[in-house]
Amino acid sequence: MPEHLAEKILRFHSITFACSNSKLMAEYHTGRMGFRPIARREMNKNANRGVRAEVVKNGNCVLAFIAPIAPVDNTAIVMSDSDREEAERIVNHISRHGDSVMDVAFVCEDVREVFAWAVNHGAQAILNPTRFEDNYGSAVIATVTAFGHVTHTFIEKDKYLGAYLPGYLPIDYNDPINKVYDSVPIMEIDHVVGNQYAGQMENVCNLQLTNSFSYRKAFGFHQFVSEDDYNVQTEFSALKSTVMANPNNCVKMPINEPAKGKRLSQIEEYLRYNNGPGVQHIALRTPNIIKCVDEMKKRGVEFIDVPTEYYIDLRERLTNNNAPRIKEDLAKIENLGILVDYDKDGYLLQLFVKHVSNRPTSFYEIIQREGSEGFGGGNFKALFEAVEREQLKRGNLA
Ligand SMILES: O=C(O)C(=O)Cc1ccc(O)cc1
Ligand SMILES: [Fe+2]
Repeated sequence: MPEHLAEKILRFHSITFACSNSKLMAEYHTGRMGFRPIARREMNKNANRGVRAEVVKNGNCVLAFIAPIAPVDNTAIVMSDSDREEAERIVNHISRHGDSVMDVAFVCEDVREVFAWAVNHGAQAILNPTRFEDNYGSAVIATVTAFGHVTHTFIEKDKYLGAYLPGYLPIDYNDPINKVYDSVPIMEIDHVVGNQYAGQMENVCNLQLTNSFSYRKAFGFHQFVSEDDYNVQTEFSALKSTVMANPNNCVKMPINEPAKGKRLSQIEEYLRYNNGPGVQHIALRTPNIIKCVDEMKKRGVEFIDVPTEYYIDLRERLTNNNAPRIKEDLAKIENLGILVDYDKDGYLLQLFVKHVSNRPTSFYEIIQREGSEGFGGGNFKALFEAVEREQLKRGNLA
């Protein structure tokens, strides 16, 4: 994609999960993670007979949960062909992958042009550019395939004043749980990671062949180099990763594939249980990770455990000449089990939530950036040992 067109892909808009019960998924994100319900699509007597969807928001981070309402093959249930098609797509996604990310949407300008380029360069059309309208205005929306059954939606909605998208009713209600607990500070989606089959990472990032999707060719993304030694650090992890980004670097999408290690790669485990490629993790950026993790823990979110030796190592690492001064209280960082990494530009603090769904597939990361634009390469050893302990408990570390 030429630069002038790629520049029309501006930032993350939202992430949509296909799930069997959108109400409960929204409640988990509200009650446990501190999101606020903002919009929903309900069955009504004229339209939207196939799905029900809930949308939640925290800061600028918007998540949508969409679920089939009824058995799509039951002809006694009256719905339009397009409602049935939409419901069928969700049913198929859930039956193949379980409750999981189906779409990552971007705010765009000139959706029609961006879409036309993408489908002429390896992406397949799921929804042709369409203008949708309701009482709050209109938006132009188009969807294309990316990897596995994950799609990307382009959204142009500068004229739209509703809470989410046309067809969704705003919710003027906050879950009472958010009055019991303090708010959880989240700013936006920092990055979204895709897991690929072995040998496919390069293709999904860069490939120039026709009939195949790649972020460079179809979307004009470039390789985002965060740390010189990103790849060297993956020797512990049995994974390879390349970070792709849009021209303004607001959209960052690391792409992983399994690498040969002594034992089953965590990416291989993901591919087995997700039944193919898909979104591995969603990183949520916070301005205050101590507050964010503390509040989430009070609300019952479970995070991956790091051993106490990590903090002995960390205190050692922080005495290096090139180590930045960490403004947060190290005792609090240790208490909450938060991970610290740094590079020449500054530092970052991060922590990983245990899998939310019943499969050992996707998870959330909480990240605070203080200068560093990296992804936590310095934490890989401790982190992947922790991940492997969980894999071992599941019997998936042969
Ligand atoms: O690359 C990234 O964005 C990371 O955050 C690194 C990472 C890779 C695999 C994990 O199980 C956890 C973290
Ligand atoms: Fe990450």
